[in-house]
Amino acid sequence: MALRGAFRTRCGLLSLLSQRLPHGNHVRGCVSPFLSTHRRNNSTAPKIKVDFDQTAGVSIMTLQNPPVNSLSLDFLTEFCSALEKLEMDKSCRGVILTSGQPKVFSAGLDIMEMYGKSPERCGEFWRAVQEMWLKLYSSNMVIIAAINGSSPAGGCLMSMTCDYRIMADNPRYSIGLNETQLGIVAPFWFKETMVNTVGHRTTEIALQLGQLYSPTEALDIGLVDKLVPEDQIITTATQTMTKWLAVPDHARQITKSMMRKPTIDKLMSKREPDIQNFVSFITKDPIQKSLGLYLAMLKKRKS
Ligand SMILES: CCCCCCCCC/C=C/C(=O)SCCNC(=O)CCNC(=O)[C@H](O)C(C)(C)COP(=O)(O)OP(=O)(O)OC[C@H]1O[C@@H](n2cnc3c(N)ncnc32)[C@H](O)[C@@H]1OP(=O)(O)O
Repeated sequence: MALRGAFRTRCGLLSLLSQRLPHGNHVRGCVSPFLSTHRRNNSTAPKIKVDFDQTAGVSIMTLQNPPVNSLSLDFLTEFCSALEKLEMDKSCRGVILTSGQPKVFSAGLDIMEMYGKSPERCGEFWRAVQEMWLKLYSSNMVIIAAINGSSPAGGCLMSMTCDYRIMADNPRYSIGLNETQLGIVAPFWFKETMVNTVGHRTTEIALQLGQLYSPTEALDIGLVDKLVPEDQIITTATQTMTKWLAVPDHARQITKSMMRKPTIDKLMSKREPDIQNFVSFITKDPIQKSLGLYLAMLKKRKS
């Protein structure tokens, strides 16, 4: 069904998966040419910048949620809305994801969204995390991650949903699913995204240890596909995109869907239990304590 959908429309798989966004957002109309979107949320500065090159059919989405592009509920809502608009715009065939913050691609899920929050709020947050993953992982567009900084946990997940990952060759940066180091557990769809990227055994080691990899190590295990000097990351991403867009869309989209559909279907069929599981896990006292200690460690490390 998804495969036929991909033939019918560039948004085939997405529409198959699309659900209501948090706060009642729905699919909207197509974006205008030469889009430069600066969406506002709760009167704060825009968290996503979208620059659309209509000639190339490629948008650059720049994450700009200072200081570390953590994935808060507001950020996720804005991100999903921006991505959905691009998905609906037939003239946009590719997206390059990058960070506008120095040294960090994304610090992953905003820990403050999981610490000391009500079960209702935690549930709303987790639904938004699921939505981001579903939209990225099932996108019919080519998505390339230009990872210009560290990318732990949810930042790594976001990168792994992309079709190709280019990372800045800076040994101070790291990437990986480090959840166990926070005393929390990467859920099955994080795990399966990593298995689909680097294989079962590497994932088993990486997840148990909560391993963060340097760019060179990440290249070695196939967690990223290419390393380049940081100042060449966007040029390289753009050149890579040209190569990917030379393949007929329908053939590439059906192939992508074949590879990813089992994992996507699994989350789709378990969304509500997955939310309940997250809420009951994250609100437990020992887990809250672990998160509190981790937050304190982050602050102490700074001083
Ligand atoms: C069974 C299964 C059921 C389900 C079980 C549950 C599953 C949950 C899955 C969770 C997935 C995740 O993504 S959990 C998130 C994991 N993320 C991390 O571990 C990243 C932690 N952060 C870092 O390592 C670093 O900050 C890093 C990103 C490298 C940048 O280092 P820098 O030196 O540049 O910056 P710092 O000085 O450390 O950080 C700047 C400020 O940002 C804050 N900050 C940093 N990361 C933050 C974050 N993720 N959320 C909030 N705030 C963060 C710091 O505390 C500082 O706050 P101030 O001091 O106030 O300025």
